[in-house]
This record gives sequence, structure tokens and C-alpha cells, in this order.
Amino acid sequence: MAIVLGPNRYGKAETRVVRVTRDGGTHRIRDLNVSVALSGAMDEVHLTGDNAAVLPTDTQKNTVFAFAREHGIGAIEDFGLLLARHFTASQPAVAHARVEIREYGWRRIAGGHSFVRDGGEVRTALVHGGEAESVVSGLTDLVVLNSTGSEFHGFARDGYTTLEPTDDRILATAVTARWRHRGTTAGWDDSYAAARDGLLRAFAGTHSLSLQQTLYQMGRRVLTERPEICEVRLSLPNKHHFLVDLEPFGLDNDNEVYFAADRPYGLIEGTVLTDDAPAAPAAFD
Ligand SMILES: O=c1[nH]c(=O)c2[nH]c(=O)[nH]c2[nH]1
Repeated sequence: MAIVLGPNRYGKAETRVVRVTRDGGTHRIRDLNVSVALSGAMDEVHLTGDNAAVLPTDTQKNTVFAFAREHGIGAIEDFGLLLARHFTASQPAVAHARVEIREYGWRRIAGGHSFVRDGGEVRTALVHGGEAESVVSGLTDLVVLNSTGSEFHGFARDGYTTLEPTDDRILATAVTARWRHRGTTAGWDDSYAAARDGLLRAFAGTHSLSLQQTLYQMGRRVLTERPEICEVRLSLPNKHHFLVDLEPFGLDNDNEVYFAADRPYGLIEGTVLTDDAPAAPAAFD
């Protein structure tokens, strides 16, 4: 009995590329998850460890970012074809390239550079009965992004600080918000829609010096506009978007191509409340 190598493929899975295109103050974003798998004459690497035919998966990832800068991102079918043809045409050992792309849809909020991601959002409610009734409404996984209008600088530094200050970055978060009602008879659906809308408008309209500052503005907006609500608690993961260094490929990157990291993430949490909010110790538990 002989043992032989069967079908195989390799590549970089789930490269998260975000491409921002500017038309004056109006931005468009394309947000992709790209997985490349190459196959062909790859026997030697498996059988002897000879890597001569292996285009590194790291290179495949770089190609996704560089192509996003060089060619832009139109229909994902075109972007997939571009990548697949590149790998098969440029690498003699690669007979076949599989490129799978998932695109996350975004809709515009207010202004030219604020977006809310399609789908995934969940409305929540937490009610306590008994002697002291309480109602907490909320939402989770409301994913929003500003493609400009966000800075972060002037922060404390110590011997472990490497973060560069920035005056223009992407600010994105998946909002979890819970807000406590003063009473138990609000028009719940209208109140919910208005609170959600206030959160979105505050996120979009705040020129942000930190996600903490944006958090406070979001809570404040709800409390200012909705007298039936007395306390807002927000949990905002900072969904980091890192500008990709394309210089090794002779390309500039003027805030156009970003790597959307999923972890670790900053987690910014806080409560904003009115000073006359009735005490309700158990309401959020
Ligand atoms: O808005 C931010 N707040 C922080 O506390 C922080 N920390 C960090 O590294 N980046 C950011 N961004």
C-alpha cells in the first residue's frame, strides 16, 4: 500500500479590507472579507518541504490591499476575477485560484461620511416587576462607522506606548445601548425609534476626539431629546481600522485602504444620566 498526497490548497483566509473613496466631502466605503486559496503543483512543499512554488499567504494578503488601492473595489465579482487571474497568470505553479468574497453592506446615516451596517441589529428590553417596576430598552450590534471626523491625540504615554497620534482616522463601533425609562407607560415603539435615531445622529454629528467623547455625546443626545428616559448606558467596542502601509509596493495610501481588525479591541463603556434620575438599583441587572 502506498500513501499519496490528495487534493490540497492553501491561501490567506478572511483578509478584511475597507476601501474609502472620496468625492469631495461625500465618501463611499466598500467593506470586504476576502479569502484566497491557491492550488496546483504543490507536491514538493508537502512531500519535501521545498517552498519554491509557494507564494506566501502573507503576499496574498498584501495583494488584496494593494489591488484595493491600485484598482479600487467595484463589484466584488470583478475584484475576485482580478485577484484570481493575477495569481494564476503570475505564478507558474498555480493552476487554480479560488477567491471567495463577502461584502458587508453599509447605508448612509447623516452627512457624507457616516454609515450604519446592514443587518445584525437587535432590539432589547429588560423589565423588572414587583414593588418597584422598571423598564430598560436598548439595542445591540448596531454597527456604525465614520470614515473621517475622528481624531485621537494628546493621550498619556509611558515606556510601552507606541500608538501614533492621529488627526484623521476611521471611527467604528458596534453599539450596545440600554436606556432606562422614568415610568412604565412610554409609547415604546416610538420612543425606541427616536432614541435609536438620536444615537445615530449624535454618532454621525460629533467630530470625535475620542470614542469616550462620542459616547458621552450619544447618551446626552438621547437624554436631551427624550424626557421619558433618565439614564443611558453604552458599551462601545472600538473597531480598529488600521491604515495599510503600501509603501513597500510603491503605492501611497492617503486614508483609502484600511485593515479592519476584529481583535483585540478597545472597549469604551459609560453611563450618562440626568441628575434627577430616580434610583433604580436593579434596573440594569
Ligand atoms: O477613542 C479612543 N479612546 C481610547 O481610549 C483609545 N486608546 C487607543 O489606543 N485608541 C483609542 N481611541
